[in-house]
Amino acid sequence: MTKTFGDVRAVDDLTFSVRPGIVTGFLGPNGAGKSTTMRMILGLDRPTAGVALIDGKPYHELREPLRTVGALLDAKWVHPNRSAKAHLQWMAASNGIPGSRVDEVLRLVGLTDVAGKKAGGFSLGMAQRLGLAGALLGDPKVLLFDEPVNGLDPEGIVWIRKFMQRLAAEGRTVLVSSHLLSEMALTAEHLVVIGRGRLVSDSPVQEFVDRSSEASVRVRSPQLEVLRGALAAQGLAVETDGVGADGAAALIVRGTTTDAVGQIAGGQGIVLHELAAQRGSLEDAFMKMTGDDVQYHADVMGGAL
Ligand SMILES: Nc1ncnc2c1ncn2[C@@H]1O[C@H](COP(=O)(O)OP(=O)(O)OP(=O)(O)O)[C@@H](O)[C@H]1O
Repeated sequence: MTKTFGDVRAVDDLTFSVRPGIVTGFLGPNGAGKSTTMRMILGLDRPTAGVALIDGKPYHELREPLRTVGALLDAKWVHPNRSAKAHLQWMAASNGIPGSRVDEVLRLVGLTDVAGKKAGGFSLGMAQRLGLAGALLGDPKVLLFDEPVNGLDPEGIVWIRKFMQRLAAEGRTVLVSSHLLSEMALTAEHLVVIGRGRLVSDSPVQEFVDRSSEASVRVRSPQLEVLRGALAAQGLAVETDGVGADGAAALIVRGTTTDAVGQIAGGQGIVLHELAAQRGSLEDAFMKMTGDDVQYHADVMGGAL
């Protein structure tokens, strides 16, 4: 799909598919086009070019959309004076879903005790749960969540993460967007990464990290300079790392394995005090892959302040 707003190419020739049974993370910096993509999948925005299919059909051709696809785009989308239960009853009634399902979804998301309370007074975490309940009303096979953990406390984040994984384990198709890389690494099995509306990567989480973050080895030795010379003699790139807890410096050796470093040290009779494989984080990988994205750098700065 492609979507332009005036001069802005919010989504640019983006193609990917989302499989059932796993959580697929939809990752990209702020403004990358995640929400626009999700809105197009749900028929809320019309693509400038291309099409999104759910189970082989565009959204508007689904006979009972809520029974096929559930979505949580904006948790605050409730009437503030309506109770949680009334809100869901209204949704159910307008979609031909039996009222009995309302109590079921309230129980699923743990809101039974506050079902009669006004949704306007809900905390963000409770509002998210109510949004999830709405998405689950039609017991759909496909679920879309846009930044569901934004603003939640750690407990709420863990709860949402587990909930999504459970939905996927039930065989559903779960697509969840986020700009939080660390969170996606814990939640998703597969990652679709976009930057400036374009596809950057479409692969299992681990593969994404492996491919884009360089492996290195951290090694400490009381004979650090001898070791440095032995490694350099083998053509390895060696850097000095910061001073460790015991006051000793360490070496970082790039593009090699602990086996190779151990072998070289052993061959020269060099004593080692530490030999550890290091792998870049998902954060590093993402920075690298969307490195040209100015909007992303702005986001990182914002997050750090
Ligand atoms: N209705 C609109 N009119 C004009 N520009 C828009 C509109 N909706 C989105 N955009 C622009 O399209 C780009 C993609 O926005 P989108 O909200 O899809 O990104 P996102 O990845 O979901 O980011 P965020 O996490 O910040 O919401 C942005 O440059 C945004 O300003």
